[in-house]
Amino acid sequence: MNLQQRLRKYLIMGSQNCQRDPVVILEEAIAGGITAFQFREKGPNALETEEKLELGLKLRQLCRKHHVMFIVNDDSVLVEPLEADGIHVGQNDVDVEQLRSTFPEKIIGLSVSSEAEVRKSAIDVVDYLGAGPVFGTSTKIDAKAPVGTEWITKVRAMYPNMPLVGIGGITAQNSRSVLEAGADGVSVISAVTQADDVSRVVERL
Ligand SMILES: Cc1ncc(COP(=O)(O)OP(=O)(O)O)c(N)n1
Ligand SMILES: Cc1nc(C(=O)O)sc1CCOP(=O)(O)O
Ligand SMILES: [Mg+2]
Repeated sequence: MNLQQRLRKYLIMGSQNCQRDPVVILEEAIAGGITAFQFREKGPNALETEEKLELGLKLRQLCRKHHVMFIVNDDSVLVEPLEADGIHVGQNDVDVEQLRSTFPEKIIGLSVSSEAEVRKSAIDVVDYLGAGPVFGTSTKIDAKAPVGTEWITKVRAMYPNMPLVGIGGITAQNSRSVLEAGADGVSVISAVTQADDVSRVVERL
């Protein structure tokens, strides 16, 4: 599987997104067919330090067992202990050129929400882009205004061969429009973590 294929169904999650055991939710999502997972333990009620590492290790182990790509959000210190396949950062996180020199072999993902952000980013050192928020989201407190599927189409036109995922407010009902706009995959938090039937929602994405 190449990176485009591995990004097709990308679950992002931390314990703060779950009303049930995150390990069980990840198991169900893997059964439904996720191809990538991002450990994003962040925001109100998120675990810290040892507890964060402990949960990360459990989720990492599950991903390894099922050959699901495992990415860490923001926290470069966790990349080695969790033996992550890579790291995802945004515009206000660690600089991607610095990350590339620290992790020459890891997958690096970068968020882009506007042309200005694209212009100031070292796109050539990253492996994939996360574009959004495509739709309105209440999961990320500091999310920017929705950019619509038009932004996916624009990024695809700028970078025809760059692996690209949409993020923000994506559900089983609207995921097709994100893919049709040019994304290789969809990244989803609440539509999966809050679902009554997690594996069924993942199947439908
Ligand atoms: C796949 C993907 N795309 C975008 C983001 C958002 O990253 P960022 O802007 O750094 O915001 P936080 O997730 O750190 O709050 C992402 N995590 N994953
Ligand atoms: C983590 C994150 N990043 C975003 C961005 O636009 O960069 S939107 C977002 C939250 C996505 O959660 P949900 O699938 O529940 O809307
Ligand atoms: Mg970030």
